[in-house]
Amino acid sequence: MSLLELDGVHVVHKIRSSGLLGRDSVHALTDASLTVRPGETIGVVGESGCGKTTLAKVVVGLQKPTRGVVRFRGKPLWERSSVRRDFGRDIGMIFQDPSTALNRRMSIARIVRDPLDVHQVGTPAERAERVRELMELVGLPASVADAVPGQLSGGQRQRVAIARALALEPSLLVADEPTSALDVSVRAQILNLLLDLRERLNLGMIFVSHDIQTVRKMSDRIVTMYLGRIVEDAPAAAIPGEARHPYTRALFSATPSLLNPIEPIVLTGPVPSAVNPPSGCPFRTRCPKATDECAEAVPPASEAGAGHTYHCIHPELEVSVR
Ligand SMILES: Nc1ncnc2c1ncn2[C@@H]1O[C@H](COP(=O)(O)OP(=O)(O)OP(=O)(O)O)[C@@H](O)[C@H]1O
Repeated sequence: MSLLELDGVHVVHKIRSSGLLGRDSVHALTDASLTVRPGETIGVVGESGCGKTTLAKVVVGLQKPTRGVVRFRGKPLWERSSVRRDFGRDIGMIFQDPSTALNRRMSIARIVRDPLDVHQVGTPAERAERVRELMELVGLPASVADAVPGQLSGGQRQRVAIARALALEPSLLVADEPTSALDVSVRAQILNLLLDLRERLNLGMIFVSHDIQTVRKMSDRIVTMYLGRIVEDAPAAAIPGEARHPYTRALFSATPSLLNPIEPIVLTGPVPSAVNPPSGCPFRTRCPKATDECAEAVPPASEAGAGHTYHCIHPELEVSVR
Protein backbone atom coordinates (compact mmCIF):
# COMPACT_ATOMS: atom_id res chain seq x y z
CA MET A 1 0.00 0.00 0.00
CA SER A 2 1.18 3.55 -0.62
CA LEU A 3 2.29 5.59 2.36
CA LEU A 4 0.91 8.89 1.16
CA GLU A 5 -1.41 9.85 -1.64
CA LEU A 6 -2.48 13.27 -2.85
CA ASP A 7 -5.49 13.11 -5.10
CA GLY A 8 -6.45 16.26 -7.01
CA VAL A 9 -5.39 18.61 -4.20
CA HIS A 10 -6.00 22.36 -4.54
CA VAL A 11 -5.04 25.15 -2.15
CA VAL A 12 -6.53 28.57 -2.88
CA HIS A 13 -5.85 31.56 -0.62
CA LYS A 14 -8.29 34.45 -0.61
CA ILE A 15 -6.46 37.76 -0.43
CA ARG A 16 -7.55 41.38 -0.44
CA SER A 17 -7.86 42.54 -4.03
CA SER A 18 -5.57 45.26 -5.34
CA GLY A 19 -8.58 46.64 -7.24
CA LEU A 20 -11.69 48.19 -5.73
CA LEU A 21 -13.81 45.07 -5.72
CA GLY A 22 -13.62 42.21 -3.25
CA ARG A 23 -10.93 39.60 -3.00
CA ASP A 24 -8.51 37.82 -5.29
CA SER A 25 -7.59 34.14 -5.22
CA VAL A 26 -4.00 32.91 -5.05
CA HIS A 27 -3.74 29.46 -6.61
CA ALA A 28 -0.92 28.11 -4.44
CA LEU A 29 -1.54 24.45 -5.39
CA THR A 30 -3.66 23.23 -8.29
CA ASP A 31 -4.83 19.69 -8.91
CA ALA A 32 -1.79 18.04 -7.32
CA SER A 33 -1.74 14.23 -7.38
CA LEU A 34 1.18 12.28 -6.00
CA THR A 35 1.99 8.93 -4.40
CA VAL A 36 4.80 8.17 -1.96
CA ARG A 37 5.61 4.53 -1.23
CA PRO A 38 7.21 3.30 2.01
CA GLY A 39 10.94 4.06 2.07
CA GLU A 40 10.77 6.17 -1.08
CA THR A 41 12.22 9.68 -1.39
CA ILE A 42 10.41 12.17 -3.59
CA GLY A 43 12.39 15.29 -4.52
CA VAL A 44 10.30 18.38 -5.23
CA VAL A 45 11.86 21.07 -7.45
CA GLY A 46 10.70 24.33 -8.95
CA GLU A 47 11.30 28.06 -8.74
CA SER A 48 10.38 30.20 -5.76
CA GLY A 49 6.62 30.53 -5.34
CA CYS A 50 5.70 27.42 -7.35
CA GLY A 51 3.93 25.82 -4.39
CA LYS A 52 6.61 23.52 -2.91
CA THR A 53 6.09 24.67 0.67
CA THR A 54 2.32 24.59 0.26
CA LEU A 55 2.58 20.97 -0.86
CA ALA A 56 4.78 20.17 2.16
CA LYS A 57 2.34 21.89 4.54
CA VAL A 58 -0.63 20.00 3.14
CA VAL A 59 1.20 16.72 3.71
CA VAL A 60 2.04 17.45 7.35
CA GLY A 61 -1.41 18.81 8.12
CA LEU A 62 -0.43 22.48 8.46
CA GLN A 63 -2.46 23.57 5.44
CA LYS A 64 -5.97 22.37 4.76
CA PRO A 65 -6.67 21.67 1.09
CA THR A 66 -9.43 23.73 -0.47
CA ARG A 67 -10.34 20.69 -2.55
CA GLY A 68 -9.03 17.16 -3.08
CA VAL A 69 -8.00 14.35 -0.75
CA VAL A 70 -4.80 13.52 1.13
CA ARG A 71 -4.52 9.93 2.35
CA PHE A 72 -1.97 8.43 4.67
CA ARG A 73 -1.91 4.63 4.61
CA GLY A 74 -5.29 4.85 2.88
CA LYS A 75 -6.94 7.07 5.53
CA PRO A 76 -8.03 10.60 4.59
CA LEU A 77 -6.14 13.26 6.56
CA TRP A 78 -8.69 15.98 6.90
CA GLU A 79 -11.92 14.08 7.48
CA ARG A 80 -11.87 13.18 11.15
CA SER A 81 -10.00 14.84 13.96
CA SER A 82 -8.86 11.48 15.35
CA VAL A 83 -7.26 10.57 12.03
CA ARG A 84 -5.55 13.90 11.95
CA ARG A 85 -3.87 13.26 15.30
CA ASP A 86 -2.44 10.03 13.93
CA PHE A 87 -0.89 12.01 11.14
CA GLY A 88 0.97 14.14 13.64
CA ARG A 89 2.71 11.00 14.86
CA ASP A 90 3.34 9.40 11.50
CA ILE A 91 4.77 12.35 9.63
CA GLY A 92 7.74 14.38 10.81
CA MET A 93 8.80 17.71 9.38
CA ILE A 94 12.06 19.61 9.31
CA PHE A 95 12.17 23.21 8.19
CA GLN A 96 14.63 25.38 6.34
CA ASP A 97 15.97 27.39 9.24
CA PRO A 98 16.65 25.45 12.44
CA SER A 99 17.32 28.74 14.31
CA THR A 100 13.70 29.82 14.04
CA ALA A 101 12.16 26.33 14.21
CA LEU A 102 13.48 25.60 17.72
CA ASN A 103 12.34 27.21 20.95
CA ARG A 104 15.30 29.38 21.99
CA ARG A 105 14.66 29.03 25.71
CA MET A 106 14.28 25.24 25.90
CA SER A 107 17.18 22.88 26.48
CA ILE A 108 18.09 20.50 23.65
CA ALA A 109 16.87 17.48 25.65
CA ARG A 110 13.55 19.20 26.33
CA ILE A 111 13.08 20.11 22.63
CA VAL A 112 13.69 16.51 21.55
CA ARG A 113 11.44 15.20 24.32
CA ASP A 114 8.59 17.61 23.58
CA PRO A 115 6.70 15.39 21.06
CA LEU A 116 7.00 12.45 23.50
CA ASP A 117 5.50 14.60 26.28
CA VAL A 118 2.71 15.91 24.04
CA HIS A 119 1.73 12.38 23.01
CA GLN A 120 2.46 10.97 26.50
CA VAL A 121 4.70 8.23 25.20
CA GLY A 122 6.02 5.93 27.96
CA THR A 123 7.13 6.81 31.47
CA PRO A 124 9.36 9.83 32.20
CA ALA A 125 12.36 7.47 32.50
CA GLU A 126 11.55 5.84 29.15
CA ARG A 127 11.24 9.27 27.55
CA ALA A 128 14.62 10.32 28.91
CA GLU A 129 16.15 7.15 27.50
CA ARG A 130 14.49 7.74 24.13
CA VAL A 131 15.93 11.28 24.06
CA ARG A 132 19.42 9.83 24.63
CA GLU A 133 18.86 7.33 21.79
CA LEU A 134 17.58 10.02 19.43
CA MET A 135 20.51 12.31 20.13
CA GLU A 136 22.90 9.47 19.43
CA LEU A 137 21.00 8.55 16.26
CA VAL A 138 21.50 12.03 14.79
CA GLY A 139 25.10 12.35 15.98
CA LEU A 140 24.64 14.85 18.81
CA PRO A 141 26.98 14.48 21.79
CA ALA A 142 25.26 13.84 25.14
CA SER A 143 27.10 16.91 26.45
CA VAL A 144 24.75 19.28 24.59
CA ALA A 145 21.60 17.92 26.28
CA ASP A 146 21.39 20.85 28.70
CA ALA A 147 22.48 23.53 26.23
CA VAL A 148 20.02 25.89 24.51
CA PRO A 149 19.87 26.20 20.70
CA GLY A 150 21.87 29.46 20.66
CA GLN A 151 24.90 27.61 22.03
CA LEU A 152 24.96 25.16 19.10
CA SER A 153 26.19 25.51 15.52
CA GLY A 154 23.69 25.65 12.65
CA GLY A 155 24.44 22.05 11.69
CA GLN A 156 23.93 20.85 15.26
CA ARG A 157 20.66 22.77 15.47
CA GLN A 158 19.42 21.02 12.34
CA ARG A 159 20.40 17.69 13.95
CA VAL A 160 18.23 18.67 16.94
CA ALA A 161 15.33 19.43 14.59
CA ILE A 162 15.81 16.06 12.89
CA ALA A 163 15.89 14.25 16.26
CA ARG A 164 12.67 15.98 17.29
CA ALA A 165 11.03 15.12 13.95
CA LEU A 166 11.94 11.45 14.45
CA ALA A 167 10.89 11.24 18.11
CA LEU A 168 7.55 9.57 17.40
CA GLU A 169 9.03 7.14 14.85
CA PRO A 170 7.31 8.59 11.79
CA SER A 171 7.29 6.62 8.56
CA LEU A 172 7.41 9.80 6.45
CA LEU A 173 9.71 12.78 6.86
CA VAL A 174 9.02 16.03 5.05
CA ALA A 175 12.16 18.15 4.66
CA ASP A 176 11.60 21.67 3.29
CA GLU A 177 14.94 23.10 2.13
CA PRO A 178 16.68 21.44 5.10
CA THR A 179 20.18 22.63 4.24
CA SER A 180 19.70 26.00 2.55
CA ALA A 181 20.23 28.00 5.77
CA LEU A 182 23.41 26.07 6.64
CA ASP A 183 27.06 26.72 5.82
CA VAL A 184 28.18 24.91 2.71
CA SER A 185 30.66 22.92 4.81
CA VAL A 186 27.95 21.28 6.94
CA ARG A 187 25.36 20.76 4.21
CA ALA A 188 26.89 17.48 3.08
CA GLN A 189 26.94 16.19 6.68
CA ILE A 190 23.22 16.83 7.13
CA LEU A 191 22.38 15.33 3.73
CA ASN A 192 24.44 12.24 4.54
CA LEU A 193 22.68 11.98 7.91
CA LEU A 194 19.29 12.07 6.16
CA LEU A 195 20.42 9.42 3.66
CA ASP A 196 21.69 7.24 6.49
CA LEU A 197 18.47 7.62 8.55
CA ARG A 198 16.36 6.87 5.51
CA GLU A 199 18.20 3.59 5.08
CA ARG A 200 18.19 2.63 8.75
CA LEU A 201 14.58 3.56 9.49
CA ASN A 202 13.07 2.83 6.04
CA LEU A 203 11.73 6.39 6.02
CA GLY A 204 9.66 7.75 3.20
CA MET A 205 10.77 11.28 2.47
CA ILE A 206 9.56 14.36 0.66
CA PHE A 207 12.63 16.46 0.02
CA VAL A 208 11.96 20.02 -1.15
CA SER A 209 14.89 21.99 -2.51
CA HIS A 210 16.05 24.63 -4.96
CA ASP A 211 19.29 22.72 -5.28
CA ILE A 212 18.66 20.52 -8.28
CA GLN A 213 21.82 18.45 -8.06
CA THR A 214 21.18 17.64 -4.39
CA VAL A 215 17.63 16.61 -5.19
CA ARG A 216 18.97 14.27 -7.83
CA LYS A 217 21.37 12.71 -5.36
CA MET A 218 18.79 12.31 -2.60
CA SER A 219 15.71 11.15 -4.49
CA ASP A 220 14.17 8.07 -6.06
CA ARG A 221 11.69 10.23 -7.92
CA ILE A 222 11.66 13.88 -8.91
CA VAL A 223 8.50 15.96 -9.05
CA THR A 224 8.73 19.25 -10.94
CA MET A 225 6.33 22.03 -9.98
CA TYR A 226 5.44 25.16 -11.88
CA LEU A 227 2.94 27.80 -10.79
CA GLY A 228 1.20 25.52 -8.32
CA ARG A 229 0.99 22.50 -10.63
CA ILE A 230 2.97 19.28 -10.81
CA VAL A 231 4.15 19.29 -14.43
CA GLU A 232 6.35 16.18 -14.36
CA ASP A 233 6.87 13.17 -12.06
CA ALA A 234 9.78 10.95 -13.07
CA PRO A 235 12.29 8.44 -11.74
CA ALA A 236 15.40 10.40 -10.64
CA ALA A 237 17.55 8.29 -12.97
CA ALA A 238 15.54 9.60 -15.94
CA ILE A 239 16.35 13.21 -15.11
CA PRO A 240 17.59 15.24 -16.92
CA GLY A 241 18.24 13.12 -20.02
CA GLU A 242 14.74 11.69 -20.35
CA ALA A 243 12.88 14.71 -18.96
CA ARG A 244 9.91 15.33 -21.18
CA HIS A 245 8.67 18.63 -19.85
CA PRO A 246 10.59 21.64 -21.23
CA TYR A 247 10.51 23.23 -17.76
CA THR A 248 12.20 20.24 -16.10
CA ARG A 249 14.80 20.25 -18.85
CA ALA A 250 15.33 24.00 -18.42
CA LEU A 251 15.72 23.74 -14.64
CA PHE A 252 18.36 21.05 -14.91
CA SER A 253 20.14 22.58 -17.87
CA ALA A 254 20.60 25.77 -15.84
CA THR A 255 22.99 23.95 -13.47
CA PRO A 256 25.81 22.86 -15.74
CA SER A 257 27.78 19.75 -14.93
CA LEU A 258 30.86 18.43 -16.64
CA LEU A 259 29.43 14.95 -16.47
CA ASN A 260 26.04 15.95 -17.77
CA PRO A 261 26.50 18.44 -20.57
CA ILE A 262 23.08 19.27 -21.96
CA GLU A 263 22.13 22.17 -24.15
CA PRO A 264 21.13 25.03 -21.81
CA ILE A 265 17.54 26.21 -22.22
CA VAL A 266 17.27 29.87 -21.28
CA LEU A 267 13.93 30.95 -19.90
CA THR A 268 12.90 34.52 -20.46
CA GLY A 269 10.35 36.64 -18.65
CA PRO A 270 9.00 36.42 -15.10
CA VAL A 271 6.95 33.59 -13.63
CA PRO A 272 3.29 34.63 -14.07
CA SER A 273 1.28 35.51 -10.98
CA ALA A 274 -0.46 32.76 -9.03
CA VAL A 275 -3.38 35.22 -8.73
CA ASN A 276 -4.09 35.09 -12.44
CA PRO A 277 -2.47 31.97 -13.86
CA PRO A 278 -2.47 31.73 -17.68
CA SER A 279 -5.08 29.57 -19.39
CA GLY A 280 -4.02 26.13 -20.57
CA CYS A 281 -0.44 25.11 -19.82
CA PRO A 282 0.89 27.20 -16.91
CA PHE A 283 4.38 27.27 -18.46
CA ARG A 284 3.35 28.42 -21.94
CA THR A 285 4.17 32.13 -21.41
CA ARG A 286 7.87 31.27 -20.92
CA CYS A 287 8.13 28.09 -22.96
CA PRO A 288 10.31 28.21 -26.09
CA LYS A 289 8.06 25.55 -27.68
CA ALA A 290 4.65 27.06 -26.93
CA THR A 291 1.99 27.24 -29.65
CA ASP A 292 -1.57 28.62 -29.69
CA GLU A 293 -2.83 25.15 -28.82
CA CYS A 294 -1.06 25.33 -25.44
CA ALA A 295 -3.46 28.09 -24.33
CA GLU A 296 -6.54 25.98 -24.95
CA ALA A 297 -6.44 23.41 -22.15
CA VAL A 298 -4.19 22.17 -19.36
CA PRO A 299 -2.22 19.35 -21.00
CA PRO A 300 -3.41 15.95 -19.76
CA ALA A 301 -1.00 13.52 -18.10
CA SER A 302 1.06 11.56 -20.65
CA GLU A 303 3.24 8.57 -19.85
CA ALA A 304 6.89 8.33 -20.81
CA GLY A 305 7.60 4.96 -19.22
CA ALA A 306 7.12 3.21 -15.91
CA GLY A 307 6.37 5.73 -13.17
CA HIS A 308 7.02 8.69 -15.45
CA THR A 309 4.26 11.18 -16.29
CA TYR A 310 4.34 14.70 -17.68
CA HIS A 311 1.88 17.39 -18.76
CA CYS A 312 3.03 18.82 -22.10
CA ILE A 313 1.85 18.56 -25.69
CA HIS A 314 5.30 19.37 -27.15
CA PRO A 315 7.54 17.11 -25.05
CA GLU A 316 11.32 17.07 -25.23
CA LEU A 317 13.10 14.23 -26.94
CA GLU A 318 15.48 12.03 -25.01
CA VAL A 319 19.11 13.22 -24.97
CA SER A 320 22.10 11.15 -24.06
CA VAL A 321 23.27 12.13 -20.58
CA ARG A 322 25.35 10.01 -18.28
N1 LIG B 1 -1.05 32.28 3.30
C1 LIG B 1 -0.96 32.69 2.02
N2 LIG B 1 -1.72 33.70 1.57
C2 LIG B 1 -1.62 34.12 0.28
N3 LIG B 1 -0.78 33.60 -0.63
C3 LIG B 1 0.01 32.60 -0.22
C4 LIG B 1 -0.01 32.08 1.13
N4 LIG B 1 0.91 31.08 1.23
C5 LIG B 1 1.48 30.98 0.01
N5 LIG B 1 0.96 31.87 -0.87
C6 LIG B 1 1.30 32.04 -2.29
O1 LIG B 1 1.17 30.75 -2.87
C7 LIG B 1 2.19 30.55 -3.84
C8 LIG B 1 2.99 29.31 -3.49
O2 LIG B 1 3.76 29.57 -2.30
P1 LIG B 1 4.80 28.52 -1.66
O3 LIG B 1 5.36 29.15 -0.43
O4 LIG B 1 4.13 27.23 -1.54
O5 LIG B 1 5.92 28.44 -2.80
P2 LIG B 1 7.41 27.84 -2.72
O6 LIG B 1 7.61 27.13 -4.01
O7 LIG B 1 7.56 27.06 -1.48
O8 LIG B 1 8.31 29.12 -2.66
P3 LIG B 1 9.75 29.29 -1.94
O9 LIG B 1 10.68 28.38 -2.66
O10 LIG B 1 10.03 30.75 -2.16
O11 LIG B 1 9.53 28.94 -0.49
C9 LIG B 1 3.00 31.83 -3.89
O12 LIG B 1 2.49 32.64 -4.93
C10 LIG B 1 2.75 32.44 -2.53
O13 LIG B 1 2.88 33.84 -2.60
